Amino acid sequence: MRRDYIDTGYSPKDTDFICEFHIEPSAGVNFEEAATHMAGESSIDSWTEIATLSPELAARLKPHVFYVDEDAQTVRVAYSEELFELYSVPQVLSAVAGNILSMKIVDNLRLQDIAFPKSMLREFKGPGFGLPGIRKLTGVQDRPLIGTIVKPKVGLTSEKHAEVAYNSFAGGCDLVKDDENLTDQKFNKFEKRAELTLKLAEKAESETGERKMYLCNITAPTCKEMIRRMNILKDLGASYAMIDIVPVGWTALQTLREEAGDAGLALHAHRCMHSAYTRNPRHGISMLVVAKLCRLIGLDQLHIGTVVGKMHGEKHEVLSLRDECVLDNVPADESQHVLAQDWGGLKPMFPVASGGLAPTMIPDLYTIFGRDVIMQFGGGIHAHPMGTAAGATACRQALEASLEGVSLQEYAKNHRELEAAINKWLKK
Ligand SMILES: O=C(O)[C@H](O)COP(=O)(O)O
Ligand SMILES: [Mg+2]
Repeated sequence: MRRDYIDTGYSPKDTDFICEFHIEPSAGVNFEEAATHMAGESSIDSWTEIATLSPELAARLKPHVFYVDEDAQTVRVAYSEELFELYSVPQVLSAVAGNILSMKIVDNLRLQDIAFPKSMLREFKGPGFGLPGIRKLTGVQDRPLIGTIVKPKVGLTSEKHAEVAYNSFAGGCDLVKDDENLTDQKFNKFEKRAELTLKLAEKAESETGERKMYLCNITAPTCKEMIRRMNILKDLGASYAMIDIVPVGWTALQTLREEAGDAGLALHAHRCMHSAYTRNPRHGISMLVVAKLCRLIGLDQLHIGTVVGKMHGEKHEVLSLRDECVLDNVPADESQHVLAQDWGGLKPMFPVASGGLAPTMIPDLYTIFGRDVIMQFGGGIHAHPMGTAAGATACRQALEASLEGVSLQEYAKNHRELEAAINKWLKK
């Protein structure tokens, strides 16, 4: 073996990057040997002893595997901040989640968490609006926000899309967003959809006296085009842009965050495709790392799972994500592979629960998430037996019932939209 990076006597410095990894060595490979190779490959070293790496350089920049728990298949590595370009999420990931995930020496390897040092936090602005800013923008201070995704996912014309959005707003939605695969298709062009939907959002605002937000998806083939679409939204008076964060990539997100700051737009992060590398609990990158990078870069709200809906994600995992979105100081939680993180004043993100939710799940969602959550219903609104507006109204009624601590059945006695929702989704 080359240099040994196991150093359990090392006390990490405040300036170090700390990463926790799950490691499963391949057959015949010793755990510490796998950890050493992984630590070297993610920082300064190669597969064999290299003559160009002087002892002085190695001493200055070597990684320290300071925590080893072979039974739990866990190691923690401290990396010198000198190894990183501090304002570059892509560079950091190329190191600590790069080649190492492909090495034959491990059968499985997963980056569970990264604790960022203050020097990196200082390089980033974090969310421009964040949770408090979104509350101010929407004028809703004391309850979860209710949103919808226009359905069908794709296929509606721009006119029909705007009409469905209007009915959702009129029925009680605070937010209406595009679906992740709706961008600029022939039947529903971005600019026309944005213009018509924002116009009807304004109409719904004057009719209901509530703020109504349209989250138009700017996901596009190039950063240039996404910035163009962002500027269209700004010129149309929008407050938000929505992005499919994993398909567009980290460089795009850092670029868009800079542009959104100039445009004064809040950013909604849809995490579609994250499971390609987050779902396998033994390999890849955790969703926790994805969420932390989003907060660092400065997205304002992020899909984190629902617990009770259609997407995978156990309650404890989803709540760890929620805490990482909202807390100023996240405590370490060994059982969930969460490292302590002081966010250094970066604003909290608004957590979003979306995917397979019905109005009848609102009491459970409220119990799980509390007030600081955006609850989104696609099918749960547009499949309501009395139509989209009634679906949105049923959501607001179910939320009112939850806030008042009244059962849905009791509340439904005087609220027919909720009654219809119960008949569809609770009674078989
Ligand atoms: O984008 C989303 O979050 C999903 O499309 C939600 O849609 P659903 O509520 O119909 O599952
Ligand atoms: Mg969707």
